[in-house]
Amino acid sequence: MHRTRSVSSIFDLIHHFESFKMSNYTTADENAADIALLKSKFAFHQDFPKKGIYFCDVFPAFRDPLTLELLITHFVSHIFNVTIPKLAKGGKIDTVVGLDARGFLIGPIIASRLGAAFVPVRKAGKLPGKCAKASYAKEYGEDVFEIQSDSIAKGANVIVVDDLIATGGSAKAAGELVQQLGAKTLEYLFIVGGSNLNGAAKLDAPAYSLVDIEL
Ligand SMILES: O=P(O)(O)OC[C@H]1O[C@H](OP(=O)(O)OP(=O)(O)O)[C@H](O)[C@@H]1O
Ligand SMILES: Nc1ncnc2[nH]cnc12
Repeated sequence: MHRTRSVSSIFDLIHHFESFKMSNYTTADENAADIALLKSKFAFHQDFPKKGIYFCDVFPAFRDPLTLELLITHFVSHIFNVTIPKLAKGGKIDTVVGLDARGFLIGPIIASRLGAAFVPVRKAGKLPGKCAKASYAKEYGEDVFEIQSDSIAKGANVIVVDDLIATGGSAKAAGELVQQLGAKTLEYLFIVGGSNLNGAAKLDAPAYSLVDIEL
């Protein structure tokens, strides 16, 4: 009984997501309203984690399941309507790379809806096995990222996702790791883009953010 119901709901879901390929999810007005709602859910903290940083906390948006669904739906709609049509006919996204740690909140959900793999980029020392490494500077510190060397096939089409781009140092390092593995980053996607910090200029592919905020 349960099995029948869950299979039919999976088919319904697939049908629902297939429809993204045919039409945009929202009109411009609906889109603006969704983005305003999303923005209203973020919390802002001056001087966290260091003096001079205006910290945008996206976690409150995850407390409301409808806001989370809206956020994921907008990403998936953008990917089906803008990212995938730029590929050669029949092209697809093979892998969604998410950045430690807040990129892990959205990466696996987006990957699941695209039928793609999810691969984490983690801070150094967290991943077992052979890893590629890249050091980087971000808005409030320096760090080293790693990716498992066998996690992405050469030539794979990749998108990189994270909660936020500020200076772009973290996303750039993730792109370097994708390159080291011989794969191609098609696009970088963020919930929040720091509109005053010009992080996207550092990247080797276009950046898309749902909400632009001065940080
Ligand atoms: O554009 P940048 O200046 O590089 O900054 C952006 C990065 O900073 C934050 O991560 P953080 O390293 O604080 O890790 P966390 O997700 O574990 O909190 C954020 O989640 C991005 O990954
Ligand atoms: N201002 C900021 N708010 C939240 N996360 C960040 N990561 C880097 N800069 C940030």
